[in-house]
Amino acid sequence: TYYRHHRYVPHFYRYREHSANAENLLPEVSNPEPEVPQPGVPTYPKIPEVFHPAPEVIHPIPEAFHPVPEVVHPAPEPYHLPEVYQPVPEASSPVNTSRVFYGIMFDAGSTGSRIHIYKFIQKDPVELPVLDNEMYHAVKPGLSAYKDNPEEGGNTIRQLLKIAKKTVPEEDWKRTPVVLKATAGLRLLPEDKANALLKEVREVFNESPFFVPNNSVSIMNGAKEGVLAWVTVNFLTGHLYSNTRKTVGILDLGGGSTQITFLPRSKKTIESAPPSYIANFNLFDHKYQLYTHSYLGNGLYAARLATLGALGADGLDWKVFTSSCLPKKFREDVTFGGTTYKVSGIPDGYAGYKLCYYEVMKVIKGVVDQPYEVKGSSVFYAFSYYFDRAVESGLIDGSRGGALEVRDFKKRAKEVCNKMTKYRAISPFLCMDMTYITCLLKEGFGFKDSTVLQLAKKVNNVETSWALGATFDFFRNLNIH
Ligand SMILES: O=c1ccn([C@@H]2O[C@H](COP(=O)(O)OP(=O)(O)O)[C@@H](O)[C@H]2O)c(=O)[nH]1
Repeated sequence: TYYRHHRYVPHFYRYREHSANAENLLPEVSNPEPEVPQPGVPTYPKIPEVFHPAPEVIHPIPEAFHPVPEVVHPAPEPYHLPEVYQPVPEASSPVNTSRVFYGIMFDAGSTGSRIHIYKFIQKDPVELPVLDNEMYHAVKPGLSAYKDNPEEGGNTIRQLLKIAKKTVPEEDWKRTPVVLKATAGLRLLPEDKANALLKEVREVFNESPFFVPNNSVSIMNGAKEGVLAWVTVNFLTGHLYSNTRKTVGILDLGGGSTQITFLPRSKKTIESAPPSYIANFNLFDHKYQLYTHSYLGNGLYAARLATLGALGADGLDWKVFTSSCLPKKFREDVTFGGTTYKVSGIPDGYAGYKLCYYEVMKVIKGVVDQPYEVKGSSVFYAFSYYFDRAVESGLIDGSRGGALEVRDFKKRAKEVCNKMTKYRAISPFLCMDMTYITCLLKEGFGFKDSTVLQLAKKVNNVETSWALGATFDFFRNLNIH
């Protein structure tokens, strides 16, 4: 349990054409349903559509090669920012006329629920708001674990809201929107169970002192999840204001689903992709067309169960699911999405990388699309369980992140699987997880051994998650379609 205060970086410049709004500190919220204002709905400084293209100095990828160490509260000394970034004055400074506003975004994931409290500063009416910092806190397990006891699930959200009350000053509660989006965990549940959990969360929100917009509690679709994580990472790495149109792709490996999203350079990628894998949206005066897909059931925890042949095999409490990816003498109950399964290694059989690779292949081959362009030279940021497993297996340092080649995952997977006893103390699933990641990257998406991935949990001290993109989408409808 830990709180993190992430101090962040600045840099929206307001377009002069917007100066007609100069007196209007709190223009109307643009999303959801901007045309029908809700009674009692607070208004916010707009995150304007148009940003000056960033000067060349931002580019390329400031974060990628100079990772900022993860710092736990209190906030770190400000690190040296590229020249173009303006430091934001402290909100409490006596000379400061800044207006501060907040956005609260809940990520109800399959393996945990998380709160992101973003603080924005509207320095003065003619400049754009700046993202000042993020407060992040996570609890386990996720909402779906409470499928038979929604009230208790609602309690986990109530606990997280207490942090919001401590973080957001009381005078701002009423105009601070609170939004929850659920991902794979709830997508995988029967509809009635998922709805009961959402209903419970709505009640918790309604009894809170925050602003509850229409439709503030929902299950997000997979395409949005991918696009919004792409927006977050490209925003934080400075690629959204650069006029080079150079961007980075993202690889997100959750517990229940996995997302790949990138901006194709070649028309062939768009033409050869399944039509539903292409998403359009508008941001900061640009129209973007992305390749994105969320594979439900291919998140790390769902894939473990699928590899074992257990996913969806409900109510089989007598059956033991076995795999050559697990240590031979391992036997345990595992719970995912509120269902418990008995799993074990193969006591008198074989275990190891090769057999394991064949097993996990079944979960990937014929399921995962290989985009035309992925063998090219785009930069991909990989986070969530890609990051966690890279740290756990000793490939990268947890506070710094770093660059890895796909072949590094493969090499470490072989090592872990062929010396299971050595790695068992870290996690009996490490062989299965590392092999799955290797197989997903190579056989699934079709990355080359030499493809370089940037592993990051945070960029510029803000979590790499769809949550920041979703907050932008709330304040200014990105019209993702
Ligand atoms: O702001 C965030 C959100 C998520 N995560 C990590 O990302 C993974 C997300 O898994 P989740 O349960 O959300 O999966 P999903 O339900 O989306 O498949 C877990 O390792 C989380 O610890 C994180 O590090 N920061």
